[in-house]
Amino acid sequence: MEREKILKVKDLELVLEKTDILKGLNFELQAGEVLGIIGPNGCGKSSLAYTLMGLDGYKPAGGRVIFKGVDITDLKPYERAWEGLTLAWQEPARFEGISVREFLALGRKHRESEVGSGEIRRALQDVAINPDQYLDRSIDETLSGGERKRIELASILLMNPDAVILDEPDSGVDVVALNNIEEVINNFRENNTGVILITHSEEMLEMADRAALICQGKIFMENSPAKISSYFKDECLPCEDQDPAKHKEVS
Ligand SMILES: Nc1ncnc2c1ncn2[C@@H]1O[C@H](COP(=O)(O)OP(=O)(O)OP(=O)(O)O)[C@@H](O)[C@H]1O
Repeated sequence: MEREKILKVKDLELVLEKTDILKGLNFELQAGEVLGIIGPNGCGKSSLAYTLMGLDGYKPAGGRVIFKGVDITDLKPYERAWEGLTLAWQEPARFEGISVREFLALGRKHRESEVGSGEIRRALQDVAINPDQYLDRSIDETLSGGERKRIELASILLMNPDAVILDEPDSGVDVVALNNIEEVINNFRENNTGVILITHSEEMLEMADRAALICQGKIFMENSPAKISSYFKDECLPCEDQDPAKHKEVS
């Protein structure tokens, strides 16, 4: 049975500082599906994430974003979050003076007293964060980037969104934590959350169900993660001319 399409991106165009960044980009995402997006530095991956979330300065010059059948192209980021679309930033935020407990309570729409509950402890354990050691720590520079990233992932797990964009979830995270990211991705899949997994890493791409390669602001090719990985490594990384029109597709 075909799963529900939750996101449709149609002919998306973005211009920043008079430069075309996204040039008519198309893809779809189904509920519970993990779509890996890979591409060389500067090809527009983070810009795509920000445009999908509707961040300031990333209003598309053309195209539409349809989420759960609703046109969200003109919605504000918080309105998209209410609809169930969330972004995990490449650089995890600091919240001076806010404890992990308070931060998770915000996302969970729960009272702080409930943050010690089993579900919340489990979400922290899924990202290899010991609740007893971390719940009362502040989300500031005393936590490493990797720890902040894991706590952010736990908070998104608890929000139970319909779709999440993970922008390079492995950046700043040590090798051990890759297993935890895989566990988080599997949890999203089990909860029927669609995942857009933006990455540079072939190892991370393998966690996806399907993969897409961005070249010069367009989806150049969609295929299995294994095929996209090998094309990326063999053809894309060594390529000096990044004009997608000059490349041939693999079958
Ligand atoms: N605010 C901006 N104004 C002008 N150009 C920008 C802006 N933000 C990004 N760009 C340019 O847009 C292009 C795409 O950047 P983006 O960060 O989306 O790429 P990326 O694929 O995520 O790169 P990386 O893999 O290095 O993270 C780059 O050439 C970048 O220099």
